[in-house]
Amino acid sequence: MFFSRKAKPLIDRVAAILASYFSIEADITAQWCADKLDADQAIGDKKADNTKADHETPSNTFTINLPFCYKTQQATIKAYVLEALKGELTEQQLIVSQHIASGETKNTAVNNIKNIIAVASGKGGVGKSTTSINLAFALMQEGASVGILDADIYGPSVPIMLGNTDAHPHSTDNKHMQPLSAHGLVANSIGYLVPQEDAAVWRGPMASRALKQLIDETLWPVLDYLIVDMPPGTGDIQLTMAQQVPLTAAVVVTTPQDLALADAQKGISMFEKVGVPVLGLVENMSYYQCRACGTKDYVFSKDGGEILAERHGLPLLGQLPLDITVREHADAGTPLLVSAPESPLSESYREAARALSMQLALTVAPRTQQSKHIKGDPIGVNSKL
Ligand SMILES: Nc1ncnc2c1ncn2[C@@H]1O[C@H](COP(=O)(O)OP(=O)(O)OP(=O)(O)O)[C@@H](O)[C@H]1O
Repeated sequence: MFFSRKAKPLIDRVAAILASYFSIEADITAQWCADKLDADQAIGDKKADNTKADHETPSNTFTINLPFCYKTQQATIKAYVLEALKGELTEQQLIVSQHIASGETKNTAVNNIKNIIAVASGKGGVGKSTTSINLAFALMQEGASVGILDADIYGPSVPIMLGNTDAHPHSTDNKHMQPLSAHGLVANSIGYLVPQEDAAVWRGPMASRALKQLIDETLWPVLDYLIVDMPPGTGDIQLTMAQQVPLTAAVVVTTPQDLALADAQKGISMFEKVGVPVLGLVENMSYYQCRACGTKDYVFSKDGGEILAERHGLPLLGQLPLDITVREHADAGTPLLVSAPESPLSESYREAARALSMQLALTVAPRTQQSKHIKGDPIGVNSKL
């Protein structure tokens, strides 16, 4: 009965310590704390999701169960809490773990996929696909199971960035596809299925139907996050896709330039219109840092993403530099975060991924509806369109 008398106050104190660490409300952080001797009090909305972790926890321990992915920071969080508790818990007694819950969706959710996140941009060429793939790997490195769906029907670039352009998904029943896997990331793309020239001439309904098939007919493993690299723009096609896919949330990528920001604003409005919460903005190509002297040049203007985010009351999830290595890794099909995980650039993506994951956990309600796999028509994207 190690904690029996102190359990409540300890939970409250750890919650307050976490609140100060993350700079957020204490009453939310209280939900993340559980004392093994009082495991049923894993308080709040995430209770059901926490149950598994609680049962696996050894006795006489105190568990912090984060509802977002923060794996690379767990040791730091643990040290921070232990230090703040001034010896009240030993290192062995404090466990920091994470369990990502399924977020609510407007449309019936897809079985196996806890959260589908659209990465969109109002304007082409701002680095949406590059950001999507790097965020996907960053989320993985933060401990999440992640897939990527290349919905950029008119310019699928996921196969290039993963270095597997000649690969094709297999099917054993001619109805469902096994997604491809590259460096642990599961992926599917129209680029694996049809020659680009074919997809490039599809009209809106064909494109959105193809996307729906890719979601419904891919045998996704259990995923915490499926990142959907959307086609650029905010036209009818994007709107239909945003409505058809059971999206949990969206992220909008922009450069700091006025022109891109005006389009990013349209992107935010589009998701608002279809009731998909926007988690925040990612500003790409924020600056160029000279390798020789370290000077930062704001090639595409400065602070644009921050101003737009403020205007919409959204967080700026990340600011990524214009850097030749980002482009080189994308072109070579050697993902940056896999090839150079320790680089400051990779850390910038992980920082954005942590912010994204945390924002989703804090702002999107946990799923209450039963998820159902909606089986579409058999595969045959080409012949049917
Ligand atoms: N931060 C960056 N630093 C350097 N190059 C970048 C960066 N982000 C993207 N790029 C490069 O810019 C080009 C466009 O990027 P990407 O294809 O990701 O943009 P997109 O918004 O998805 O484009 P599209 O509108 O065609 O879908 C690519 O050559 C990519 O390698």
